[in-house]
Amino acid sequence: MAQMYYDNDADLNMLKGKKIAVMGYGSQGHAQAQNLHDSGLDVTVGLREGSRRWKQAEEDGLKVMTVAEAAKMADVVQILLPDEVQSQVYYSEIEPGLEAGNAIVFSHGFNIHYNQIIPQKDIDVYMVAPKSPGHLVRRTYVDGAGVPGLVAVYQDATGKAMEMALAHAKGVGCTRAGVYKTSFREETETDLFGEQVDLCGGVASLIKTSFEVLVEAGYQPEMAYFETCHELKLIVDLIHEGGLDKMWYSVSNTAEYGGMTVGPKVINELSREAMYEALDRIQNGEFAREFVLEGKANRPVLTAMERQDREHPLEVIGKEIRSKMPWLNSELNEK
Ligand SMILES: NC(=O)C1=CN([C@@H]2O[C@H](COP(=O)(O)OP(=O)(O)OC[C@H]3O[C@@H](n4cnc5c(N)ncnc54)[C@H](O)[C@@H]3O)[C@@H](O)[C@H]2O)C=CC1
Ligand SMILES: CC(=O)[C@](C)(O)C(=O)O
Ligand SMILES: [Mg+2]
Ligand SMILES: [Mg+2]
Repeated sequence: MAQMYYDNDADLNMLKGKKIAVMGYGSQGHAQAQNLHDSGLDVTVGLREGSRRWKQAEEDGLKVMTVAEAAKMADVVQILLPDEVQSQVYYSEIEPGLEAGNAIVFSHGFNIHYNQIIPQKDIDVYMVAPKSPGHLVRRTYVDGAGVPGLVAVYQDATGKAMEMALAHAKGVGCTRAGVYKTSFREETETDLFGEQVDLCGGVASLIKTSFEVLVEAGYQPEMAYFETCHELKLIVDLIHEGGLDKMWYSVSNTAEYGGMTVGPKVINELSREAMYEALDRIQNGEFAREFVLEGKANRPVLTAMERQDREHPLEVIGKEIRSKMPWLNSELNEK
């Protein structure tokens, strides 16, 4: 079993007395900044002048400055900006404010691993990567729990980078659930792989395709939505709690037999080949180059795909059905 670290392995005093700047107040930024603050640490949020999130961060009880001002005054600078803008903001607004002995912190290794940010040698560079969407990083912390995470050290100028990373992971709440020591390369490549072929990309395609098959076969869109999308959370919750074993145990024998025999025909050898190809593009840098260029062109393909997804019949019928379930937190949180 890999080396795991928990609350008792981390000392928050490593960060007490240090000024922490969290750049960005989006999915991860709003969660980690508030968690670090609630853990008793000195946190300032760095944003663009006029950002829609500036007022929200202040209402959440946090100090807010521009990115450049926060970088200049901070000892620890956590960069929770979109991956595709981190390099440009780092060199124009963050690096000028850094001093020897400072630390820069990431929650995904993309910009370090693919050489988009090449840090000066006299600072620490470490990672605290929650294995969870940002909004649940906050919700679980407030509930007294935590989400598991990864820690990694890329550069250890002070000799204390790992202890700082563990203290940071504790401040965010991850050591409540356990953190695993990895490398920037391993986190980057596995995280990109997981979000592309499984957690986000694979699941979204599975849901949309199965929905389309049912609707094209003449079934009502509402029926298709409930069967292929809405119920998925309940099934995944069982897997989350007790593995595939608990899910198979809880569903009917009919579902268990049908699922075990047909599943491998849907996610099949062609799917495996596609997964290997995705991993190959991640490892050889092709995906990174494509995404960096997409960001430099101001995300034209991503914008179009987001629009097409919003217009998909699954999303149209789903929005209508979910509107009748006020207990669902279906509002999009601003980024
Ligand atoms: N979303 C998630 O659940 C996870 C994200 N991560 C990593 O966390 C980092 C942040 O990602 P998210 O929180 O998803 O980003 P996000 O897109 O949700 O939030 C980005 C924040 O940066 C601000 N921002 C954008 N451009 C800016 C600029 N030029 N100057 C100043 N502020 C700017 C936005 O206003 C927003 O507050 C990324 O490295 C990502 O890979 C890691 C694990 C999970
Ligand atoms: C939530 C998470 O871990 C992801 C899918 O890797 C991400 O949002 O980048
Ligand atoms: Mg991830
Ligand atoms: Mg990711």
